[in-house]
Amino acid sequence: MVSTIEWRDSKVLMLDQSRLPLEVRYVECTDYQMVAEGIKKLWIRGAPAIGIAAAMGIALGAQDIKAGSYDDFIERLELIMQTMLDTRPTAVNIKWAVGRIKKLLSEKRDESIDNIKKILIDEAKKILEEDIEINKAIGKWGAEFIKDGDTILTHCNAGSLATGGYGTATAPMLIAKEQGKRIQVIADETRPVLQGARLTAWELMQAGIPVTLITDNTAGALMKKGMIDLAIVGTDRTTRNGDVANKIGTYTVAVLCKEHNIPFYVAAPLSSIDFSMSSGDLIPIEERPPEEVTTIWGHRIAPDGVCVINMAFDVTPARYVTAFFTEKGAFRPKDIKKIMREDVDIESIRIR
Ligand SMILES: CSC[C@H]1O[C@H](OP(=O)(O)O)[C@H](O)[C@@H]1O
Repeated sequence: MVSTIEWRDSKVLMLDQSRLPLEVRYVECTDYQMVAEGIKKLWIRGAPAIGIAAAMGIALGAQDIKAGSYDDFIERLELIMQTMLDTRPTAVNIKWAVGRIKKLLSEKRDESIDNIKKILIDEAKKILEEDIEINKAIGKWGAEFIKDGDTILTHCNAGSLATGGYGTATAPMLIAKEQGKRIQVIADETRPVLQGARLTAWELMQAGIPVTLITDNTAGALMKKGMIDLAIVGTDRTTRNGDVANKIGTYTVAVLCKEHNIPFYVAAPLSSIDFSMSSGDLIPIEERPPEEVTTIWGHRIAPDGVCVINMAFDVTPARYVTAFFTEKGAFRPKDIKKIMREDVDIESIRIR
């Protein structure tokens, strides 16, 4: 499996996912503006992955700051942080990464500027390394809900390429396979930019997991035929009441699952849960360029000048979610708000 992103020779190396699966090409980001461009243009995408990219972009930008004092340094660094926050509004992971870095910096007021610059690099690398371990934990908990012989529907790409590695929605699939369970995956192509067709199918084939690609509007018919046993998707931002912002079309899958009594699971690292937000109605939904809908890789497929709605995400209400797979375990939507509380016995709300 290729790496999504890494810090190499004082630069940020990111796989250009917009060209996959036809071309494996890396972009060497030499400044934070290039990292921000990569997030906006979906060279790197996926909630955890863009959180990692933001942390690396902030560390990269920090190296060029010439500041006479800690306060001066922080003031200049905050402009870089805002650039990262302004790239894509829906995934909470960039806000999460910025918050983590700000907390770290608040504890380093007595460090030299040069040391702080090194600390930022180390923290960005740490966020990447931790992400992979978090995903493996999600996989362990989620695999308990997968039986031998199951067919799993997934939407968009919440795989290794959407993270630092291993994926969130794909992690339970990978672990289930390692456990010897004979599973197969049905992957929605996921219009408009086809993360399912281009990325999920590519990843799962490399992982040796049988995968069948379908158009998004095929999922309901397969459910009606009894061909889907469960669905697992990722999340860009889950609010504390259990509402889920995820790739456009996820809400459709969730409603269809409810109609057909098919379990609908959301793989949600804590970095993608916004405990400060009470409801999914408050999540900003990214609108992307109309060309993503009217063209495919530069080939026009719709009349010039046609009106377009291109919402990159939708929000699935908590009532459609069977359970969340997090690194702390599997939980029902009603218990999401409790998982960070120290007065709650986590075992009492975990489901198996
Ligand atoms: C593991 S989060 C992946 C999440 O991000 C995707 O959106 P995008 O490709 O636009 O970044 C999609 O919502 C996935 O579920």
